Amino acid sequence: MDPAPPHPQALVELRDVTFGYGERAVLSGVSFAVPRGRVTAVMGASGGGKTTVLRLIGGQQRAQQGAVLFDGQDVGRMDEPALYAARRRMGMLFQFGALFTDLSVLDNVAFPLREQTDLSEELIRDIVLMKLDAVGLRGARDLMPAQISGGMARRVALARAIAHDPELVMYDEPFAGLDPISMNTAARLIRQLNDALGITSVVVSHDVAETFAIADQVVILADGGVAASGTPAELRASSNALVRQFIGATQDGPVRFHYPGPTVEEDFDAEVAR
Ligand SMILES: Nc1ncnc2c1ncn2[C@@H]1O[C@H](COP(=O)(O)OP(=O)(O)OP(=O)(O)O)[C@@H](O)[C@H]1O
Repeated sequence: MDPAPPHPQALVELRDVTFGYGERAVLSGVSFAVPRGRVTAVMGASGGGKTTVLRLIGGQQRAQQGAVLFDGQDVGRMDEPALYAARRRMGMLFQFGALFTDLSVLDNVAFPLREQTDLSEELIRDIVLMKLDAVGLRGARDLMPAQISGGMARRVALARAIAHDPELVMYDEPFAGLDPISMNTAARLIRQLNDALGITSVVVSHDVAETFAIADQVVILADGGVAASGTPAELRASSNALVRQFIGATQDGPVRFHYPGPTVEEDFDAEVAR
């Protein structure tokens, strides 16, 4: 049987994806589509496989079963040149996207362009200033990372992630460690850049308020699968216990708090028996 054609509006599609690190199963039969031009949030309990989803999309890991389609092509089956070509169409902003401390703001954003393109210095400078303008930091171009705040550093990292005009930008915990005002700025910026630049965004986050405020759709991962998905409004109205637990951020509910391992009894009996 021929595989089903790619979802027409999806830039990324996970189809029945199963993945584990060695013995540790992380994702099992995960399917969802990331529509073009939209902000999709991937949420769920810690250790639920959110970052792993980003790695599968970026081809840093390959699905053991199922397919991860990027613009209709299975990332897991790409050879190296195809994978590099696909990655050039993606921007990634990983947790605390570190800046090079010995390079100015301008040189940080210019770095991937100097590494990956043959563009003239003049053109690179114009592109960098445009990207810095988009994140409100054109005036900070000559500052060093030590001279800017954490929130500004995150925006510089964002400018760097969009320097090469990616079609897809993936954010891993973009709000982690930010104060509420910077968090709000970062969230609005993700939305604005998505809409102004016509990109597609995937945001992995724990932060329900900020993420629900900017996402078009939210996918909640739990127990290796998609526990729920929908618009923020649909999820807020959901009577599903897991969704309610997640939105209310209560510890009691279907999502387990403990990283899987031996039971308390097993561990402590073992201690006593020694
Ligand atoms: N390189 C690796 N080798 C082995 N196990 C890993 C590796 N990376 C992640 N894991 C395990 O896979 C599971 C999923 O990890 P992942 O980072 O995708 O979760 P997450 O949902 O992003 O978690 P968090 O919200 O805490 O960042 C975790 O149990 C983690 O310990």
